[in-house]
Amino acid sequence: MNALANRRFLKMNGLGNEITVLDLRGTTHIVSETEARAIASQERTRFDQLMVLHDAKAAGIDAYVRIYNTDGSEAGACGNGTRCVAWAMTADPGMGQAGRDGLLLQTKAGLLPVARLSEAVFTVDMGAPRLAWNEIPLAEPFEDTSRFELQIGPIDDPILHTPCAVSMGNPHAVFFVDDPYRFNLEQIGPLLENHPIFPDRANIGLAAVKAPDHIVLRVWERGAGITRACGSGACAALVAAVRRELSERKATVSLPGGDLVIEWRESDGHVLMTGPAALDWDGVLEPGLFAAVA
Ligand SMILES: N[C@H](CCC[C@H](N)C(=O)O)C(=O)O
Repeated sequence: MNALANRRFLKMNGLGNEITVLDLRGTTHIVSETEARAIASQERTRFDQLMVLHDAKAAGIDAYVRIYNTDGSEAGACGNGTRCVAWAMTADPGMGQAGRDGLLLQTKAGLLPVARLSEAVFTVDMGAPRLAWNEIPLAEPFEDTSRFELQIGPIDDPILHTPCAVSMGNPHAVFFVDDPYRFNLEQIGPLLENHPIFPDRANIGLAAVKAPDHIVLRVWERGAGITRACGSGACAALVAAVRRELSERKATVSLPGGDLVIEWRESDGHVLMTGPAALDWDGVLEPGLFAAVA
């Protein structure tokens, strides 16, 4: 029997970004790409991102979290998913940290201190943005990634040739446009996600700066497609807007699913993301899910 059969899952969302949470602490099982895709394929357990909790290696860290996209690929960061994990750990008695106001989580991208502001609102310190071309990464050296050019054959809109590249532990290309909703993101998203300039692919943001403290954003996510919200994408858009001198260091980012407050803190260069998390339902993984998985 697959190690995941009959394990409990929480189906959650962060501003409509669909998140499934699995707690594998106390086990040694690592979810495979095919297992992640099998879980994504079922209506009850479907996700934009799957957040899997593992035992952390060092004391003081509450969990190490692996992050999977719908296509089974792993990601280094997931802002909305991190808030959902924090909700699960502090609100769910079975998860062991019930009632705690603060947590320290870790992903591939690094340590993520989380503060609980209320039962369902959290601030995540997403760390400092990575801005060097080889940290994002990009396939060739660009002095200033806030002003680099893309050559994209089938796309003739010049605005879509000059993104700002930022990593929050996962690669983002942010395009500043007049109206994010006038673009056919279903069509251009995959072209840009898979552009050869992004050796690890990229999350694609279309951002409009409406005021120095207000950004409207839509995201085509690497490995997941268009989502209702993208926390790391909101962080990347704020950092890109500050670098382009389009916004203040703290702004509301309005996504299709709702608003996040993002601050690129002056004192330490860390990006803070504040927003809600919600539980939709919970259940157990049907053994039949993994029948076709080795
Ligand atoms: N929805 C997530 C982003 C997941 C990023 C993932 N698509 C990737 O980097 O591959 C968020 O709230 O930050």
